[in-house]
Amino acid sequence: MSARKVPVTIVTGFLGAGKTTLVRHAIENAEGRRLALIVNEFGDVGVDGAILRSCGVENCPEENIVELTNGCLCCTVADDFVPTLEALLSRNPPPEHIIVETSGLALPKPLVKAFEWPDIRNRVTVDGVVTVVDGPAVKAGRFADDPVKVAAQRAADPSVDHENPLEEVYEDQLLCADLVVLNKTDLMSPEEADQITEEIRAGVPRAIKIVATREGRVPASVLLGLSAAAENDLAARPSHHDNEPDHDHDDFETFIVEVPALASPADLASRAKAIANAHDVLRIKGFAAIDGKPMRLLLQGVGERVDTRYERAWRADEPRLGKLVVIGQKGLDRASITRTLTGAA
Ligand SMILES: Nc1nc2c(ncn2[C@@H]2O[C@H](COP(=O)(O)OP(=O)(O)OP(=O)(O)O)[C@@H](O)[C@H]2O)c(=O)[nH]1
Repeated sequence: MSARKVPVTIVTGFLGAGKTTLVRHAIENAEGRRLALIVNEFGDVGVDGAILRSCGVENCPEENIVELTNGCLCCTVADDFVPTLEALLSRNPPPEHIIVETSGLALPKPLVKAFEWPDIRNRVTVDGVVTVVDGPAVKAGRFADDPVKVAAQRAADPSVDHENPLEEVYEDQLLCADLVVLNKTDLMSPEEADQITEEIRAGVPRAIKIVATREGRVPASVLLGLSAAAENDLAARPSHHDNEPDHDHDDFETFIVEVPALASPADLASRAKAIANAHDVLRIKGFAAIDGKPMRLLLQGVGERVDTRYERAWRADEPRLGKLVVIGQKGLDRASITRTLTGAA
């Protein structure tokens, strides 16, 4: 008789929607489940891994948290994801539940498809795809075309391709979901949250659960145990890329800026805000050193919203050099962004 399959929850959602915040809440409130995490993000700065490891929860020890930084999971399934999953399953004792946090640009469907692979399909099942939605970003129209701009572009050049890459990623993530978490309700009115909920419901062609919350506060009993077996249900999860054998992320780019010690957290935050105002940057995050401070500063920027907080002391063997990941649509002025962040003339 085959052993019970280990359930895997895939947490997806656009850049900065609150995936890591939700996963952290889940491991801190896992009600005794032995968990493992696979965390995928851009660049080897390791922000998400650091936030999750610092939970120090007994049921999710550091060795059960694996970071994959070598590209988007949906493109590196065979090379990185499946071997990592197999390694976690061979732990003694094996995890009771695995959570996979994708990068913000990942398309969930190719990842769910990986669970059809013969090597793993008898041992794991996709318990559910959880899509975290950045409510204020939806409210601000970040994923929708600006009709005036599109009309102007069409008038100037009728052959222009109007596919909106942000909208495509956002929709693909919603169309694959078993549970949608409408996050950041503190930055929306209840009426706005209701309206976005209705829009999401209208855009997804099957019944899914939608919960509105802040800081990813979804009870483990809701998040884990959806029993969706999503890998058997791929046809019900349409994608913009269904007719393409391969997809790429050519519409986006990401790079890392090394930042020398700065004068104050406010100095760094104002540089990051200046970049958000002047460039089409979707996400900036990473660590920085502040003159005379023994602690490492964490910077989180989502659009124009920038937060900083001290995270932990620099280790003795660590160079006190800041590293920030910058992500945006293709065409970023890297030189100008780097100058603003580093303070170089
Ligand atoms: N105001 C507010 N901020 C939030 C909420 N949830 C998360 N954040 C903040 O939003 C920022 C991004 O949160 P993350 O959890 O790192 O988002 P993510 O989806 O994991 O980001 P990526 O992995 O880079 O795509 C952080 O500064 C969080 O503290 C919320 O409900 N309200």
